[in-house]
Amino acid sequence: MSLFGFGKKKTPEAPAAKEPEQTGWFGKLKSGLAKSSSKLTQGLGDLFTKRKLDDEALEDLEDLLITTDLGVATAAKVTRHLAKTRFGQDVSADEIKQTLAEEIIRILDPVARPLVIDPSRKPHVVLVVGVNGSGKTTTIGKLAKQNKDAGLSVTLAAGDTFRAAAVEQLKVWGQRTGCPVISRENGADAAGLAYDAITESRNRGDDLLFIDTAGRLQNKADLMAELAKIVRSIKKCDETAPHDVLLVLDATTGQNAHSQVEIFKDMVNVTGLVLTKLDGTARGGVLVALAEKFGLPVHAIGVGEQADDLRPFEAEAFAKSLVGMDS
Ligand SMILES: Nc1nc2c(ncn2[C@@H]2O[C@H](COP(=O)(O)OP(=O)(O)OP(=O)(O)O)[C@@H](O)[C@H]2O)c(=O)[nH]1
Repeated sequence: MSLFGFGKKKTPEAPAAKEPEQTGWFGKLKSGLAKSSSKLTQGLGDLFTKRKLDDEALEDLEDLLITTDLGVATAAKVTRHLAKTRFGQDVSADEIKQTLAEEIIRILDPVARPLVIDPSRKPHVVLVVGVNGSGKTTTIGKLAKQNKDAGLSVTLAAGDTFRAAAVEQLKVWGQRTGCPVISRENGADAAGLAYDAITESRNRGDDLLFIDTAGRLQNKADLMAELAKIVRSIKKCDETAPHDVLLVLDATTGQNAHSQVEIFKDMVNVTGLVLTKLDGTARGGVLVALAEKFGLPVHAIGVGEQADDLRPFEAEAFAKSLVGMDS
């Protein structure tokens, strides 16, 4: 099996008696998003069993879509489109799913952009921000593994100098992936660490450096000052860096993710998003609402804790999984 689990297709002769377990990334994505899609599928099934698309049905549909965190704008667009094309006709839940998936793909296509590492930068510096527990360290570990496996030399910097456990966790990923980890004693200056990390990484001729950060939102002013200081310090070493600033968001927080984007955008120049824990939530629709509202690139999504559970974000696969369609 390849690293990303592609290529495990079921043969045409496979017995159809039992629902075959879907394999590969699409299967994983689909089962990861099962909580989100089953909420929607069940709701659509309840609404559209032999029902004409009248005003009341459209209103019910719009309400249902809003409860799945897709966002008011998306909900309105889908219902408007259906009102224009199918008003007064019988519609099935599957037809609604199809329209919904098409609308979601239209919204997500422009933001689905993989993280591109520029090999001419030595190192390409990726600063990773987000509130505590959103999945920053795990995401760094997963991205480190994938890039290391692709042949790049990768270093990790433990910029959350306040939490010993966070540093330890990054070290575990370092051991697991064979990537050096740069860390300092508890409470050390994170900006100083970032500076040293770039210097060390550059001296080694690394391709890629990930810098983890603390995400204590309890004191926004302190966090803002710390992140600004880290960025200033990085720029002293390399004025073109950081080349990417990834904001990691925990999808289980639902609508709260909107305010996190706003807060972090005020603090640093966020260049892209990673949505984690889509496997643990019925609120996966929030990604669509975020895309519509902010238009920030979505680089990757996480549907589990293993290295392979983080993948480049693809609009079509996500949309179909979210609405519970087959590939
Ligand atoms: N189910 C699931 N769990 C995840 C995913 N991504 C991260 N986690 C888990 O979420 C928890 C928090 O992740 P961390 O990577 O420690 O988050 P962090 O933002 O670095 O948090 P701090 O270290 O507190 O700053 C860990 O138990 C991870 O294993 C995901 O995509 N799915």
